Amino acid sequence: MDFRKLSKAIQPPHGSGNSSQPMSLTDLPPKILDALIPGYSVVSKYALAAFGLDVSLWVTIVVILLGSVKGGQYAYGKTSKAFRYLLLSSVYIDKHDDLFDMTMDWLANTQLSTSRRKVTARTQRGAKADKEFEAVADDALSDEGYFDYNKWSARTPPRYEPYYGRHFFWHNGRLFIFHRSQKARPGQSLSVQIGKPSDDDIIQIDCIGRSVEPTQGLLKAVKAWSLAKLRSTTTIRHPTPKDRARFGGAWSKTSSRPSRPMDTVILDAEQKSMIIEDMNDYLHPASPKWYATRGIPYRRGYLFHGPPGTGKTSLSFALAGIFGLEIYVISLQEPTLTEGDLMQLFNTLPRRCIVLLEDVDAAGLIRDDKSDAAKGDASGKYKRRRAKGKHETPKGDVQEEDTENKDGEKPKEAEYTLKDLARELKSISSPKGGGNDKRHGNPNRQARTGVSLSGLLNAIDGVATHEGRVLIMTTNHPEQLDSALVRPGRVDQRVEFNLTKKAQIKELFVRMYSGTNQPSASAPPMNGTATMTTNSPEHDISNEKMSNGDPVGGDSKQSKVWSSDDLDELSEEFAAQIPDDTYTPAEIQNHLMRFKHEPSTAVEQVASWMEEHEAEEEKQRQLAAEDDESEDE
Ligand SMILES: Nc1ncnc2c1ncn2[C@@H]1O[C@H](COP(=O)(O)OP(=O)(O)OP(=O)(O)O)[C@@H](O)[C@H]1O
Repeated sequence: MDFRKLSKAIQPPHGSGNSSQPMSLTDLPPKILDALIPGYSVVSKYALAAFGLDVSLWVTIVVILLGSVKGGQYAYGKTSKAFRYLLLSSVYIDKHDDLFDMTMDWLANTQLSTSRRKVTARTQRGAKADKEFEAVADDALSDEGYFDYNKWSARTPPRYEPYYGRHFFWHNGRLFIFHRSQKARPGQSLSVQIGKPSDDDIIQIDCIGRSVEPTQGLLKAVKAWSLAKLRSTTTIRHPTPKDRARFGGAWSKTSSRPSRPMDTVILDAEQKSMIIEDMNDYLHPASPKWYATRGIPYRRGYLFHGPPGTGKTSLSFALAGIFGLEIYVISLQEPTLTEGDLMQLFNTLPRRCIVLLEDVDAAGLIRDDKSDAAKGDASGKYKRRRAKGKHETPKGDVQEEDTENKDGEKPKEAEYTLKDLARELKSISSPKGGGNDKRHGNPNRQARTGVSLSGLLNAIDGVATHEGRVLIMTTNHPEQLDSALVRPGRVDQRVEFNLTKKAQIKELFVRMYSGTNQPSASAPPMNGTATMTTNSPEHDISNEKMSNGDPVGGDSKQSKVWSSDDLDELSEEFAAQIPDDTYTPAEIQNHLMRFKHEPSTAVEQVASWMEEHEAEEEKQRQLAAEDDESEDE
């Protein structure tokens, strides 16, 4: 609007007798502009006089343009809202739902072509990427012929996902609109938040029509596509760290790894098939009804017990692989875990899954009297393990710590506290498996846990929402567990894991070397491997490289695969040298890993390995004894 012209046009002609009237309405705009932009009238007069530039004309144009844009935006917003309301149906997927990642993955793999203008590039990591880019490993060797991880990851292309905003795609002849955004938080505008991916992301999928059926069909296809990809992997979840938990679920996916084949877990065949049958029966779709009609809570619990490194965790993962279940791992040793958290974790489990409660003995659980009474156990039938007034001896026995000694005197408080503190400090600093009883872990250890036994029992028994889960508790000290924790109903089957016997040693050997090539006649002889005592597989590999002169593991210079007869013979020879019930499968595996491609050398070196092992154990025992002595002093 040209205020100047408008003002002139409306102004009464000169001499009409109204010159003494106060300022008319048409005088207002320049006055307003003057008020808003100090000196406007001076500048506009000067611009008109000096350059012939009519400032008010430009003001008019800008105002009209702004008005049109705003009006257009408003009209677009209203129309698209009405369009969406009348013609589109929408499905929303929250970041914390599995479908979020599935949908992003599906879009990244099937819908996103390079012609898209806005995508998020992500570095691919983890087992999935490793598997996918195994093939380019040969192109990632350093000049010396070693596998160069940097080179390899540089060759791994990023994954492209839809960026925030709208993307259109077709599926089964229908047009879908994918919209990724962030949930608006109070007091924040959406534009402020859009940027890096966050826990508040949400996906909206629109399709034309007033029914969500086509989108449901789409999501079904996405799920089927994802599950087909996941079939050979096991998903592992852990409690969400507390600072992130408020944004979403109590559980976070920590990794997805290739499922462990059951035959890689060396265990008594009968025991193995017993547990597989039992779980299979429990997980059958007809089972919930069977349990319900008999009034039995639909839950199954297992206790895997035995020395560290005998396969308790391995069997749990293999079972998850067989039954296509996800694993939910809870460590009661987590110092910040409270009973409330534990309850929430159990209450948010999916209908079918494996809950792995590791090292239940290490939790230092306290059975409190109040809750015993509440649970009808007021008879004191269950022994307290770490209740006030009791402590464990260094051997792990529970002793009464009377408040009065035999003579009726109060114990010297300072003396007790210092000793107790020393013991506790030792147990905290001592790693799993350390201490006096190396085979069974340190019985003195008392983890800091915010969970009492009754809290754990409440969580395990919980409400009906987590019926259908499989609970696996693992422990190195079954004898130390409170009988309430392992009573039938909470633990339905116990599986014992033992140190290896000849048959297991042979099986471990054959499994390690089946498919391995024999060294070719030209390969240099083995040397220098016997002195290695490290536990690290990386170290093993390099040593082996030195030993056979092949920097990438030896296979390139090898020819024939070891036949099963040869391996049987070697395994027999190997097992004959190792006494029964002395080593864990993990220890045997560790020795075999030092000679990954050299079964005959593994046999040759086993005697010296046992000597080294014995010397190392002796050293540990001496250190532990010295520790005990200094502690007593
Ligand atoms: N019975 C077994 N069969 C095959 N491999 C085994 C067996 N036991 C142990 N291993 C190997 O030893 C390593 C440790 O095993 P795992 O973690 O299952 O032991 P664990 O009994 O759960 O130990 P912990 O009590 O310390 O948790 C793994 O690499 C696994 O492959």
